[in-house]
Amino acid sequence: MCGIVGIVSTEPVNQQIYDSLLLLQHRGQDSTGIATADGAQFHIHKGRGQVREAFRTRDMRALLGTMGLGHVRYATKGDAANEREAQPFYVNAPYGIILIHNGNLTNTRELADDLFHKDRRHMNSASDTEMLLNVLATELQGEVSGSLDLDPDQVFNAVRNVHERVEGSYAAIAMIAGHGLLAFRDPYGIRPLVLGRRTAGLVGDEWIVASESLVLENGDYEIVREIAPGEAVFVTMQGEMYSRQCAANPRLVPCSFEYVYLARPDSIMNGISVYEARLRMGDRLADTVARYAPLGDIDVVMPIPDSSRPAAMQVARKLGVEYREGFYKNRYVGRTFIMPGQAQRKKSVRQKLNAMGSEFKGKNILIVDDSIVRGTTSKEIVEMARAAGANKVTFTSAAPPVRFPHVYGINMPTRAELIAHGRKIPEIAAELGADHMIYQEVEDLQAAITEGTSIEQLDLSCFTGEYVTGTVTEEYLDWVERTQLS
Ligand SMILES: O=P(O)(O)OC[C@H]1O[C@H](OP(=O)(O)OP(=O)(O)O)[C@H](O)[C@@H]1O
Ligand SMILES: NC(=O)CC[C@H](N)C(=O)O
Ligand SMILES: [Mg+2]
Repeated sequence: MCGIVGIVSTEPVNQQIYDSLLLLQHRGQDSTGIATADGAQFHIHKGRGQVREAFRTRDMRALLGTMGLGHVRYATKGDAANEREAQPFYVNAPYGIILIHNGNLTNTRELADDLFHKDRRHMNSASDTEMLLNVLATELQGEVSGSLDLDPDQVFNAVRNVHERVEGSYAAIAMIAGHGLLAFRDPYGIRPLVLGRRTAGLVGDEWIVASESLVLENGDYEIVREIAPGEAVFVTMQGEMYSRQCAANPRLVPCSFEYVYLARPDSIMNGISVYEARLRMGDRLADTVARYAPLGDIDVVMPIPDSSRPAAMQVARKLGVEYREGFYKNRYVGRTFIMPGQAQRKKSVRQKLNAMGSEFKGKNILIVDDSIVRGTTSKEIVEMARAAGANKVTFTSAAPPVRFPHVYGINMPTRAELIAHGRKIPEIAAELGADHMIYQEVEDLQAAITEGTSIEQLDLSCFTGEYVTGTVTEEYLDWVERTQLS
């Protein structure tokens, strides 16, 4: 997923970008970077780890200028630990472009070939973002050759061509040196991007684009709208905003996993409150639990902090069972699912969560998590609950079984690592050591997210195996399994 933000202001933007990245930290912990534009001069600083680790005061001081962008990375392509793949990426022609990206491209084999053989461009990393930037640069070069001026229409034509060449998911923000800030979203709007404005007295408007609305709210920006699927927005350095639909057949198919786990609950995404969607997931899960005959008595409902809390609260309320917090969370350990490497994830679950004996002894516990992916968390949790003296442990998930790879910006690329792949639900329960196992139904998840909106389709590929972009074939998934991150 990754978190992205871009700002065109009338004042220095370094601190605002930094603060925005802190608010987006839950979207990526591998590395981070900020770039600013001081006139036509770019300044960049990137570093490994979280925002607080990567920027020192002197790095911040060097980030001069009134236009800028920032990124927190959760790697889906290339190497999470490789600083060369930290974003933003830079190319020096045309004009000088710096780009950040949330998403994952699915035709990188073809792109690598075309960029090398046709466009004569050199990729210096395994990052798909470097490819996206180079496709944009090539297309912009084609539009502007012969003139030094840059017209927003030329930028939009270049984005239209990017849509033709690139497949997969991308919400991207780019700065074009001396000209302005460009933001665009793939034709299905799989990954989020929201536009905001703040009126800066007599000096004009300030503009912001970010992955999540909470960043706008926090900076006192008015939410203008979501950038539409396939749309591009260009804001000049003087604060004039232009926009155009650049895709031939745009259609909103947002990623359901944002609502399940990725996004912060206080964000509103595609007009849907993430928190309320999670409450509705809890409501519907409670109905499924109530239908499950062999369950018997439940003494307490318990969340696995943090992300499952809203759903667990609703499950308890609807079932009329007491809600208790039996797991204490160490706030100094980050999100475990988005850490690179299984060994680190496993170790961190133990460091992060601890069971409080008094809440478990002799009780029948219904545990709610937002999702079960590799089973790293749930396996440890069941063990902890048993060790703390629980009688029966029922494990429930507010999302359906994750049985297929997610290829649009969440790192779950191989089928073998998914605990639900090729297993029936009782087999998963046995694998986790739980007495019972209950999952949300796919239709219920879809309804919980889209209720009250006009959204007709969601990307539910990791639950259904149906991919909205054409290039995701069996052959592609096999290739991803052989070559990607674990
Ligand atoms: O089955 P798994 O592979 O373990 O993945 C699923 C778990 O990972 C996430 O928690 P995480 O600790 O990342 O973040 P949270 O604190 O927001 O719940 C998610 O909320 C589940 O608990
Ligand atoms: N999660 C993301 O959005 C990742 C962006 C990009 N694919 C990378 O690996 O850096
Ligand atoms: Mg969790």
